[in-house]
Amino acid sequence: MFKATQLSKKFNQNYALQNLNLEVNAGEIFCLLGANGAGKSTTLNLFLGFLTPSDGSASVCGFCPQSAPLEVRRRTLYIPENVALYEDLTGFENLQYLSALAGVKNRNKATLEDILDKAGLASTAFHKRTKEYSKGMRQKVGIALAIAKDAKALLLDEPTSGLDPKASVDFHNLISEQRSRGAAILMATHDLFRAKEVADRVGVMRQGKLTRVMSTDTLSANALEEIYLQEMA
Ligand SMILES: Nc1ncnc2c1ncn2[C@@H]1O[C@H](COP(=O)(O)OP(=O)(O)OP(=O)(O)O)[C@@H](O)[C@H]1O
Repeated sequence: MFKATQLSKKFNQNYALQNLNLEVNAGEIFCLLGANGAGKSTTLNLFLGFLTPSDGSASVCGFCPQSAPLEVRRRTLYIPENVALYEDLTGFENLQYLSALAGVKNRNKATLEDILDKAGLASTAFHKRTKEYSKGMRQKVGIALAIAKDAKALLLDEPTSGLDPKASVDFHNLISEQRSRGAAILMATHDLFRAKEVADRVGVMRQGKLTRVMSTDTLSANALEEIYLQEMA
């Protein structure tokens, strides 16, 4: 689903990302860890087509984000730290509008309400303006759009930063459900503990390089923290 081959990005002769080789498959969650400035957002932005590689290549579902942006956009959902919504529209209206833009065919009221419910939004919030929504509620509208689009590739940039622990757990449960329906998920996060809980594999980035990739099934949270700190030393 996501594939990077010798993917590199330079800004003013400095590498923000250098020779990244990575594959994230359908039904897999991969968390990118690393200090501020390590190159996590740059990686996501290259997959999203917001940036052009200096060298190497990226593909999403077999399509190049730079040469086939529409094919990539159709299959991808991006959830940043703060999900941008139309503040004067309700959560339901946002989903209706954004799913229309995404070319979703079945957009009747019952279907969209069912999707908002699956995304964990309380039914009492469906028809409230999103200017009244908390950060966690906005994330849920983002997840609802992923469900509506049946997005095969999810890119998340510190989506739980600033969420309270319960909202963070809820969010990670929703992400796990997206994995179960076959999505590939690439998530940048600073939350080592949650990354260990939710991801199938984690990768540690340092100064633009992916220095370590680990499977989480045989790793404790403490071991991950220790390895992370060693990599940062
Ligand atoms: N548009 C840009 N112009 C110049 N330098 C940039 C640009 N975007 C990112 N960089 C640099 O590239 C490097 C990687 O940045 P990036 O945002 O990918 O890091 P990050 O791991 O996502 O950090 P954070 O955890 O703070 O979000 C940093 O040194 C940053 O200053």
